[in-house]
Amino acid sequence: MRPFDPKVLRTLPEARRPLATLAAVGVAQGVATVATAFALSGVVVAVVRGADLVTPATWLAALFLARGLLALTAERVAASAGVAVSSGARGRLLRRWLAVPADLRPDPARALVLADQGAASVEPYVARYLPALVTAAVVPPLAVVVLAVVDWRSALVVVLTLPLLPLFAALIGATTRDATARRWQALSALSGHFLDVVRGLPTLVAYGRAQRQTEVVGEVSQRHRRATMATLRLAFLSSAALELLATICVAIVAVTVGLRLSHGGLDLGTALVAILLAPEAYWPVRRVGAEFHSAADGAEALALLTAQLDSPEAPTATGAAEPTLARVVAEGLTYTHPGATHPVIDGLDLTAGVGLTVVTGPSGVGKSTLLELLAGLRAPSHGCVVAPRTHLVTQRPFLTPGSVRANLTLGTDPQTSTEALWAALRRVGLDGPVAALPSGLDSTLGDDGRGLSAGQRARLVLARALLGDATVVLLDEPTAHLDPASVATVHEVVTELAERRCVVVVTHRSELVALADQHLHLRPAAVAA
Ligand SMILES: Nc1ncnc2c1ncn2[C@@H]1O[C@H](COP(=O)(O)OP(=O)(O)OP(=O)(O)O)[C@@H](O)[C@H]1O
Repeated sequence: MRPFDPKVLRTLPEARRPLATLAAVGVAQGVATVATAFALSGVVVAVVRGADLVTPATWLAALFLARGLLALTAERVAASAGVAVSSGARGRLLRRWLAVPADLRPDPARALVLADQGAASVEPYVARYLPALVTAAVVPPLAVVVLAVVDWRSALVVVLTLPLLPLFAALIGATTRDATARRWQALSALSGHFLDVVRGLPTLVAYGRAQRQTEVVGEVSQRHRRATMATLRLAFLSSAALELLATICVAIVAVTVGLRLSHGGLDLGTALVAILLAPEAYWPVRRVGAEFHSAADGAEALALLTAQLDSPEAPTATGAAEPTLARVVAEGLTYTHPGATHPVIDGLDLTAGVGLTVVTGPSGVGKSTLLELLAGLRAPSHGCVVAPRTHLVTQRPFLTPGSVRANLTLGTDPQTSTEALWAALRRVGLDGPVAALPSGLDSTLGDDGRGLSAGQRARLVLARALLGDATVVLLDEPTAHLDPASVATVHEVVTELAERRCVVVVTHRSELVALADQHLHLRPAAVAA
């Protein structure tokens, strides 16, 4: 990541206006800083010479007040910009991932790190580092120009020594960048591992392997801690190095000015202005170095976010049909999973209209993949799919932590009437279990539908499909966890749905195959209807 990448303004449009404001405030701060040096030297000279103190003291007080107000404005603008930018980046990332096929999304662990810590760590980058960068671009040049007018010898010392600071900062920054990249890798590994362990916890406990995982999570956490501490150590050391360098540079100016003052080569007012202005040329650069370290995570995250948001759109071969058309067409559909050598689906032709189409085939043949292709979640490698907006119910249906009502209306009108919700629940035989919950429709379900059995979850998402208005409904093994009575109910619901909509169901049930208008049997690597 460069000190400032203009791509940031394209990726994070929320940053444009605050940065323009901060640039304007930065210029005003620069002018006020230079003016303060003159006012302060005026006060000192007045005191030494016993001259009128009121005018320079009034100027000094007014300038301090102005600088305080400007600093307050800068802080407020930067803080609100930080929040706006990080939440904007998070929203844009999520929208982007929802818009692209599943193949182009990062794996869940990486996505979680990026959308959570990644977007949050952009905040210090925008709120602290970028304002420091703006000040560094304005104040030092202004201070040097004024110094050149007032005392060209001091200006010469500053011009010769000032480039040392960015040079050192860049050298240290290169090392920090590598350390930060290592830290992000450690964080992604930790998140991924943690996610896998939590998902597999019931199995691990059942096999008595949970203790070993505690050790593994401990090891990965220690790796992350070491990488974080290394970055922090580097940040503290580099801040100290820059501080020392800047102090030496200011001391050089002060000593030369002092010598010339004692030899009478310089008057007191000019000497004071030179001594007061010299640090102003160095400190903004020093602050950029320090802030860069605290914002290094944000810079790294920003590079990753920009890569995600800037990646080209999928060369999708999925066309959108008229939204009310209950028909899905696949022509020459071929799909190879990323990293796989052979296509899982090869040259499939399918036309499904209003009615029931069942898809059967041995496990692992590509039935779920086919539904994901029809739903537009995956982009075909060859061939095309033309479908309107579809409603896909996967084998692991998505349930949010929230009320039964919220889960039923997910993706449809949240104002759907209570009567309609109960009717849908009754249709899938779930009205009794939901009525038995403490608050009925408003009872809260835990993460992933906790509080309901696997079969009840499957029926809940079927009720959601009934309530939805998608004309094409894709169901992946809707009866996988059900008892015979519930299977019969679900089969009735599916056939009823198929009277008005295009329903494509992956199933192993011969009863449902017997009810189908069309039957597609998939065979490994080759497809035959
Ligand atoms: N993300 C993935 N990356 C690589 N290969 C995958 C991926 N997802 C699935 N596969 C492979 O693609 C093949 C088809 O998987 P799919 O889930 O579509 O099969 P299926 O017919 O629905 O199986 P089942 O009846 O067991 O649910 C399998 O061999 C599987 O290993």
